[in-house]
Amino acid sequence: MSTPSTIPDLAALLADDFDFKFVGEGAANIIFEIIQSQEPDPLLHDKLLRVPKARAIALDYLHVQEYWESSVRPLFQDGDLVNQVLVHLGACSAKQNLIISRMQAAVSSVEPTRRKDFRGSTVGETEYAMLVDDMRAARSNIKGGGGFEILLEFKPKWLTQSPDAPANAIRCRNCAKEWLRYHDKLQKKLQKPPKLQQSFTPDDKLQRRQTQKALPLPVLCTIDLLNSSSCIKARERVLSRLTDPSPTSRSTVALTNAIPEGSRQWRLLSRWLEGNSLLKRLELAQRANDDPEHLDRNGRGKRKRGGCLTALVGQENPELDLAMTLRDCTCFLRIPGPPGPPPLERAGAGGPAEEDDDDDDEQGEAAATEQDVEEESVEVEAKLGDLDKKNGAAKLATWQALERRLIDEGFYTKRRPRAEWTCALERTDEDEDED
Ligand SMILES: O=P(O)(O)O[C@@H]1[C@@H](OP(=O)(O)O)[C@H](OP(=O)(O)O)[C@H](O)[C@H](OP(=O)(O)O)[C@H]1OP(=O)(O)O
Ligand SMILES: Nc1ncnc2c1ncn2[C@@H]1O[C@H](COP(=O)(O)OP(=O)(O)OP(=O)(O)O)[C@@H](O)[C@H]1O
Repeated sequence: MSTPSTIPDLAALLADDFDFKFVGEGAANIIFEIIQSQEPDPLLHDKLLRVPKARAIALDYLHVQEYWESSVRPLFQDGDLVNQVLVHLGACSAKQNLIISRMQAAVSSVEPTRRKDFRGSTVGETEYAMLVDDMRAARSNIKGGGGFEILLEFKPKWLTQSPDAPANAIRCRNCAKEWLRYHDKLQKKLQKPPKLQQSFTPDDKLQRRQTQKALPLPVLCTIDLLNSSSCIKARERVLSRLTDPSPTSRSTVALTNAIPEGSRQWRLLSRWLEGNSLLKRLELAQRANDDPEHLDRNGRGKRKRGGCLTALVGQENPELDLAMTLRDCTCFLRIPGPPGPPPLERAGAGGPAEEDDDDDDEQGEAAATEQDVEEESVEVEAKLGDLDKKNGAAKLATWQALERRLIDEGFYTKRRPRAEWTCALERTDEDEDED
């Protein structure tokens, strides 16, 4: 367990010519690559630096790390999680001040490209930062055959239904939330006050239709995700969603490169969806914490319905906080590239080459048959990250208000004419082909 006295000092690990490159951000944290001209200290090797944003609601990193080590890590197997260790930032020495100002400069340099609702947010005044395994796609991957990896990230949220959902729900918690988000966006675009009761019979149907078409529908049904191991149709739906590179306004699914249907990387992903046990472990952990008293260690037992709506504001709700923590994580998948030397080296270009435009790649693809994939020991590398303790005391009222809206405004239960997607719960057995 990290104690403040054993936590290394980042300033001492960095060479004098250090700098930072912005890698990504979420609502609560910013992630940087550490740039140095010389060989990094072994502690920094293949690591990214994660720092909290200035945001009152987040818990401090010492607390977050202690929780991750004591409550989250024991639920998983070795290799399941993106490893994280704390480093000391402090704010006393000139070098420590330089660290903060260079991070901030790296953020400012990408300001116009940041997600709209994240613009203006800054690095927090924090004593600690985190070193996390760098999950970005490697330029080439020797173990996987030398080709370009693809990084795919998605949030495996709510793998089982919310305990607060109505018994007649036709949507899982994830699809219900996505529909609410879609509904709110549509209302905003139409510049009308949100009135769900009227939203299916609008006065101006044409305007509504056009606006609907313009909105992206990036729905990953997480029940389908879990069913991907046993149901081909569910797997196909998930594959089509995960491999769609079309830009979305949110980061629920992100892909470094397109994955063409039937390509070797597509087949590797399909094989991972079918055979992985990571999502099952995550689902069990999410579910067990909905009602720990009534479930045994394998998640079996009588289930009492008790989600955030039965939790009391002002009281400790440790199981709910853990369940919510386990629902808001990111799954990183590193998918090995096609066999052979990286296309860049053959083309002599300076940036990642598009697989589709490369004749050699097409030949490589043709040579890599389904059987090749089966026989190779090439594996998708999958890890869960961003398992930060939720500040339940500060968030419970928001969770409850959201759950109430989902229930009261019919997002779980109301049928949608001409629905652009259907949730796994809405489909009948006849719709599906079990393996
Ligand atoms: O409320 P949700 O289900 O939309 O989840 C929030 C996430 O939205 P998402 O649906 O993943 O785009 C949201 O993600 P984004 O900001 O949308 O990237 C946060 O992760 C938020 O957690 P926190 O406020 O940082 O502790 C998440 O809030 P929690 O509900 O996990 O507290
Ligand atoms: N270990 C990693 N390797 C590669 N990229 C990463 C890593 N960790 C984070 N990122 C990138 O940075 C983004 C934001 O990171 P992270 O999920 O930790 O932020 P957050 O504020 O906790 O997010 P949220 O809004 O979901 O709470 C990720 O979506 C991902 O693109």
